[in-house]
Amino acid sequence: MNILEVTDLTVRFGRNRPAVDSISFTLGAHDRLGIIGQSGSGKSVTSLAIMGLLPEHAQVSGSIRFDGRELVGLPEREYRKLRGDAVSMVFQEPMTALDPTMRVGRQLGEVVALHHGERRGSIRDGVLDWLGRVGITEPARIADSYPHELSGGQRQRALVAMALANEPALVLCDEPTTALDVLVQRQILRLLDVQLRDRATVFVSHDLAVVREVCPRVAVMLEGRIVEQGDIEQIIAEPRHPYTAGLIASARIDRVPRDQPLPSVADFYTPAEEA
Ligand SMILES: Nc1ncnc2c1ncn2[C@@H]1O[C@H](COP(=O)(O)OP(=O)(O)OP(=O)(O)O)[C@@H](O)[C@H]1O
Repeated sequence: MNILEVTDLTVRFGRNRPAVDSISFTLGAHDRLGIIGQSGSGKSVTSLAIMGLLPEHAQVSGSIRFDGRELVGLPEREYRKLRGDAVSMVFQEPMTALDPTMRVGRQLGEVVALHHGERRGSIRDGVLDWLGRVGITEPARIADSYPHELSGGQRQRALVAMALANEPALVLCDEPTTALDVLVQRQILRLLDVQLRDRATVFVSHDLAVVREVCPRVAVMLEGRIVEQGDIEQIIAEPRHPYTAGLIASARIDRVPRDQPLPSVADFYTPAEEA
């Protein structure tokens, strides 16, 4: 069964060309879909539309059905409940997504408290547990730190923990590794690959090689439209749209062996490598 069905979704800002132009895709409960495209192609607007986080002046038409429920036109109060519970998002820039004035543990604690209430022992235990699950090697120290005291990789791990602590059925990742250097990027990709295993995920990136590491399926966006979508290996082998062919050529992805093994979980869990 599909957990997400997006049908003819169109988003306009004023009288300009639509930022998202009649796109459709579906996602099964344990599926991952990558969305790739160049800057301005409508990837972020698509994920913000699903999250109900578009500015008020955005005009949205079409349908976004999540778990059988229509989200287009859903009142903000209902959306807020959904975001605290069933749907969450990992943003590109953890420094802006985290509150700089609040210790990491307190921010994560708010999500843990919201989801588990009083039933699950102390909130602190939940916070430390989640920090450990995302590969933070000194959970207590990190919990007591402010975001600016963490490295970029640690901040992104904390953000992943915050996105997952409510056990969402659907996670939207918008360029979750773009701001990180290459080594840390790979560690965070491994982490997401493991942590998102039992969830539905939309993974937005401008980087086809990154999407290929975590998504079996991809949709290619150009100027607000999806120009092709399907099995990522098939699209890489036989792109139908010239834009996709260009993306593949520039990523040189055709030169990477198909079954190149991903680094193991140990890669992101080794204390010496924690970023
Ligand atoms: N709040 C807004 N008001 C007006 N136009 C907007 C707004 N947000 C996005 N747009 C426009 O919508 C289009 C798609 O933007 P979007 O951010 O989805 O692109 P993107 O593919 O995610 O690009 P990037 O990779 O740079 O984030 C762009 O032309 C952008 O200028």
